[in-house]
Amino acid sequence: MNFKEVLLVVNPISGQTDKKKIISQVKKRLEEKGLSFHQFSTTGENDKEKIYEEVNKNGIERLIVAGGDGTINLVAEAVKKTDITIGVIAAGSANGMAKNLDLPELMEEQLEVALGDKYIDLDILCLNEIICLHMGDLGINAELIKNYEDSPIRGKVGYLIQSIPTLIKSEYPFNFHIETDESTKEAEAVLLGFANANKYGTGANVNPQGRPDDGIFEILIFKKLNLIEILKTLKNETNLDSDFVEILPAKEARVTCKKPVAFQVDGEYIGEETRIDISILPEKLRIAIP
Ligand SMILES: Nc1ncnc2c1ncn2[C@@H]1O[C@H](COP(=O)(O)OP(=O)(O)OP(=O)(O)O)[C@@H](O)[C@H]1O
Repeated sequence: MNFKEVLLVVNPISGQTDKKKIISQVKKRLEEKGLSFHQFSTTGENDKEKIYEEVNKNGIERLIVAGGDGTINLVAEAVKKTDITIGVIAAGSANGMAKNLDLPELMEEQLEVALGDKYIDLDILCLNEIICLHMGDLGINAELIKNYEDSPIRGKVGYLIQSIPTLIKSEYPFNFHIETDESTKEAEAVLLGFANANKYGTGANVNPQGRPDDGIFEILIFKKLNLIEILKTLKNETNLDSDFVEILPAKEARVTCKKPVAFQVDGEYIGEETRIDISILPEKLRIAIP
């Protein structure tokens, strides 16, 4: 093990897991391994700057983040210019990043991965200046996330309850103009995805060929709502019908639409947009994997 100073960043309000238990278990495990324990709880205000300060003040060499995708993105912003390895303890409501890293289910096992030697250097997508680590999109999924965020019911049930009103209210399909470093295209879609990784937080594998560390992202043009194909993504099948989804790999792109369309990044609703500029940052994020 080539590190000693470990910082645990905890989001006290994410998901429904018991954060006190996570803190005490991480502390105990670090003591057993003779590692130094530092802890920071996010407040929802200036967390990025505060995490950056903690890292520098304590000479942090490994960072464990216990929270949802929003908390992982905060940490990524704070340490993206360093080579500190980040380990993830899935403690959000959707945990899309944990799904993409194929982390084990048990917290104790996630902790061993977080303290282990295996890692990838993850690409960092930038969508209109916002960091995206696994999946952003325009269209019906972002509308669903907005409706979910506005409703009081959390977790998977909350998403399920919002799916019907979202489908009824949505004005899909949407028309997009897509320009990549390779091609230009007009597309009609229910959902236009920007994928750094394979899966949504539901586990749906919508981008089976994508790799999160290859310097390329994929634009996913979902042409229609096809239940059978959606079920295939949920079962991790890789032979998706090209009438359902068309995939454009790119290193840089710009998407425009005449009418504003709902936009989300890594599960967080951003707003309605008519233009998205997509690039890959020169920095990578070192992240522990099983
Ligand atoms: N102490 C706090 N009080 C209120 N909000 C907080 C606090 N700490 C962090 N936040 C906010 O929590 C959000 C991030 O939550 P996160 O995405 O990690 O959890 P989640 O929404 O439960 O999970 P997921 O994204 O996996 O569905 C950010 O918007 C951040 O500003």
